[in-house]
Amino acid sequence: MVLRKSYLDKIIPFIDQDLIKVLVGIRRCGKTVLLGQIKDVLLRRNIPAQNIIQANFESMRFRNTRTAETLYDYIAKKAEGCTGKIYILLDEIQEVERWQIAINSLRVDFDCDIYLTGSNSKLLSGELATYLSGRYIQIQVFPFSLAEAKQQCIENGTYTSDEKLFADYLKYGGFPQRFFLPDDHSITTYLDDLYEAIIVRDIMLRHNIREQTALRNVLAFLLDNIGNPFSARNISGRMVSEGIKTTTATVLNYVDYFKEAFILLNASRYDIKGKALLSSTEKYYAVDLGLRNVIKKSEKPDSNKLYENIVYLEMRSRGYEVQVGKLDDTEIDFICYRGDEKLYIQVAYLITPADEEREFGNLERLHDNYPKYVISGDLMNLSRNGIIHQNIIDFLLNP
Ligand SMILES: Nc1ncnc2c1ncn2[C@@H]1O[C@H](COP(=O)(O)OP(=O)(O)OP(=O)(O)O)[C@@H](O)[C@H]1O
Repeated sequence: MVLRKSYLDKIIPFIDQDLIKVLVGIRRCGKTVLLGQIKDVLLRRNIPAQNIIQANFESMRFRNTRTAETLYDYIAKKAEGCTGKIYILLDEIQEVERWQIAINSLRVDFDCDIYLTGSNSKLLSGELATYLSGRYIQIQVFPFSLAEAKQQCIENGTYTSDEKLFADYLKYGGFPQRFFLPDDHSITTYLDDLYEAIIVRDIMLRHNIREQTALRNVLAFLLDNIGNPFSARNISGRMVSEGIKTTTATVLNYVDYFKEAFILLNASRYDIKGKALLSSTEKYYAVDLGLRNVIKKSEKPDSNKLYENIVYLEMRSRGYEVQVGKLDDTEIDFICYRGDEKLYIQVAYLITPADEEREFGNLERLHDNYPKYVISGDLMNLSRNGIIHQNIIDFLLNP
């Protein structure tokens, strides 16, 4: 089992602080296992096991605990007889109606520290979220990074080389469970089933969508076009010309649903000279390349885009906020922010002499002292003028 150290490092400083810890992320990315790892940290601190109260609302065991009142009563009963602080760990909290009210009451009535997981990005928005506003920290969890995938493969005895690991990760992505499946066919079936579960349970049922052709086509289109500028109008026009009924407004709604279920992640574009966000021209990336590869339709080779997507994901899992930079009529692939840190990244599959000027030249036009990287599949080091050139595998495996 991979210890999700980078996430634990973010959570541990908040243990015993009066802030609810909320882990969000796509289904099956490992939130429950991470919650178990938090529990282990608590146990190592000699917290009595009976003071740790856990529930997973996806389980039938809790089918009668799906409202604010029943949740509150369940925890209150478990807390009877505990001395000292109680630790409440609740999985898939979105399954409980008006859970925000119960959580807020528990916070007020008990000496407690609360950890929640959910696979919906709107978990903490909407009217009921005001009960908790300012009282939580949210940590987004992603499928395994390449470094975590390597750890798992070493543990499983399947690791042979970084190059093979990377090729496999480009194809099948980082959902933890897939590293335990025996062959390509089982991995593809697993990812297909996961896709169906997200489309049907997290999107169609939640948003009461009956007609799924347009929904599936919009997602496939966006995943075929990761990292390209997005236009809902173009997509709806295209669908209509293919005989699929939809409208621009519907496409925009669907994109929101994909973001809500964490299949798609977005990067806003930032005008570096004008110092303004260009929020109407976002780009989209897939949360996992394995999932993307089973959904996409196009067979076009797209290594450039896959590399861009992987670097985007890596930076997001390292906790950076990521934007796409616009510099006059050229583009800086990513501007990444984390606290006071800022860095710029250009990504390329392979840098031909013709590309070199563009990849490095764009960064050379930025006259500030923040670190600047060009990341590509090349083995030769082309670093110049303070711009660091790094091989993509080295970059991903050496955080
Ligand atoms: N850190 C890890 N090391 C090894 N395997 C893991 C790890 N995290 C998750 N897994 C594997 O992936 C599977 C899915 O993980 P988990 O149930 O934690 O995901 P989840 O995000 O809670 O899913 P859901 O949202 O569907 O409840 C687990 O059953 C386990 O097999």
